[in-house]
Amino acid sequence: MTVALLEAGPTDTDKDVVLQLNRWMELLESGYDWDYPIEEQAKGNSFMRHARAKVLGGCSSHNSCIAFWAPKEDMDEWEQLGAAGWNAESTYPLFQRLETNDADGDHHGRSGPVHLMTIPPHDPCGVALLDACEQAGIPRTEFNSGETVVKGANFFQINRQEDGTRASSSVSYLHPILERENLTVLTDSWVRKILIDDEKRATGVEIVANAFGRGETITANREVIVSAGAIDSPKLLMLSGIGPAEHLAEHGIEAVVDSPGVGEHLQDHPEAVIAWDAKQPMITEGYQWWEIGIFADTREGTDVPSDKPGRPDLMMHYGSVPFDMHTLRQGYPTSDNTFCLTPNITHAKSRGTVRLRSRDFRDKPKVDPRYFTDAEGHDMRVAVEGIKLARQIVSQPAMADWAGEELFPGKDVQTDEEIADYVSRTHNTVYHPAGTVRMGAVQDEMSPLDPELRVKGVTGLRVADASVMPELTTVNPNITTMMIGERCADLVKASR
Ligand SMILES: Cc1cc2nc3c(=O)[nH]c(=O)nc-3n(C[C@H](O)[C@H](O)[C@H](O)COP(=O)(O)OP(=O)(O)OC[C@H]3O[C@@H](n4cnc5c(N)ncnc54)[C@H](O)[C@@H]3O)c2cc1C
Repeated sequence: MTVALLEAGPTDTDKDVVLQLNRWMELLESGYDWDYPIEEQAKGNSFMRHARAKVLGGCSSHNSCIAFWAPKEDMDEWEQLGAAGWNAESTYPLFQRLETNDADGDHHGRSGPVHLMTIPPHDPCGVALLDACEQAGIPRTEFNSGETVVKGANFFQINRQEDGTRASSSVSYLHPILERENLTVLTDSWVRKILIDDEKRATGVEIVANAFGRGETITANREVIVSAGAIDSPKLLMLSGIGPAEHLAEHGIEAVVDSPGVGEHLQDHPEAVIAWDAKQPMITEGYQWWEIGIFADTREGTDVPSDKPGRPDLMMHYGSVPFDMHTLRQGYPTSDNTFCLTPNITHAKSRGTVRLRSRDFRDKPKVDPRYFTDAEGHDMRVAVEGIKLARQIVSQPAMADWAGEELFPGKDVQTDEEIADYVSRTHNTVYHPAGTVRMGAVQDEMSPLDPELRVKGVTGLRVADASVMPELTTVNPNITTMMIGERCADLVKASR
């Protein structure tokens, strides 16, 4: 079998800013970022942008490499939602297969391509924060132990090699095999259309790989696999005639397959931010600056029912660097020596869309996450509780030597309404869009893919990336996305 891998961006092999994990924040809104604006939000922050990497390895080449196995409950839920065969029992061996992990535990992989390491407790403010979590009733806990953490905190595991190189999908899977004779990697090759013949079989793609915009055809003998991510995969399918027929018609595109679920179900982890001036100097050397996670369930002790049993509804990242990208313009004070907590909603109920702006492949699609629009108000309730819990943690004695003035939202923002107003104007995203080309039961017309990742209504075409998730994972999704890649490889091999 021969494989051609097409990537719109450049190679990562010679780029220190991409390869060195602790430089990841330099890549936001850089030339390596597709940098998608979002549509005007009724209840959220319309200034927000969705970073999406345009470089070999995709977002795994510019993310912060926080590495989580998905909770077993998430995987079992995928199967319940119609993705037969994607339960925990069948997917956990794939998580094991993909990793070489430095943590204890028989379940961990020791010889997989992706290196996972545990961040040591090197940051004194972070250590004080974990002590404060304990004082607030949130114990230090082990991540990726095989047990889902509903209430607990610690330094993260990250996918990083010992020398500081990110263990991206490119570094882990591609770099070791670039010389293989049956692999051709074509970078700077932007796919503008999937070619589908009269028998509805995907026969290849049209790419633009030059400055003068002339297209070329790459033919696929066996199949085409789309891994353009949760924003660009639905876009490419729609440009190729696979999507909601009415929407395609608006742009003069003839529907090859009327698939109403393409570009639907956009899910994300929206995150709020709360920051303090630090009383002591913060670290100047970091692994990736966002090194601690805190999980909690805001329904604990209440009668609010959970539809995600066994999983937390709130997660926070701790950042040891200034994070004022949405607060400064709103007039909040800032500081160069600061730390923050970013409560995110692990199972946000708001659902958005990805739609074409035009039939021109160069136009950025319309990304409308519809943040905080769920009818129950679940998403904002969790965000508000998150800000309150962050305050409770940082007010513990263990943080007394670190926590100075609260910079934002600040002491004047106290009631739930005031916090909600602040969150809606200043929230960001953890950059985890997913679900826009979801897999599901064969008869479910809102799931464009069957459980073998095949696009329904066409032969020879699969999708394998975060867009296929029936439901976004509780945790950061990159390792789960790699697991989807592992599974896809098995499915392709089995279909030979
Ligand atoms: C800033 C940031 C930080 C993050 N931090 C973390 C983290 O710490 N931990 C974690 O678990 N997750 C993190 N994530 C999320 C994680 O990186 C993504 O969920 C994951 O990379 C998604 O992979 P994907 O294959 O779906 O798509 P992507 O990673 O987006 O890859 C898509 C690739 O396809 C290419 N492409 C798109 N369209 C075309 C086209 N038409 N032709 C050719 N090529 C095309 C793109 O250039 C890109 O290389 C972060 C994401 C971002 C943006």
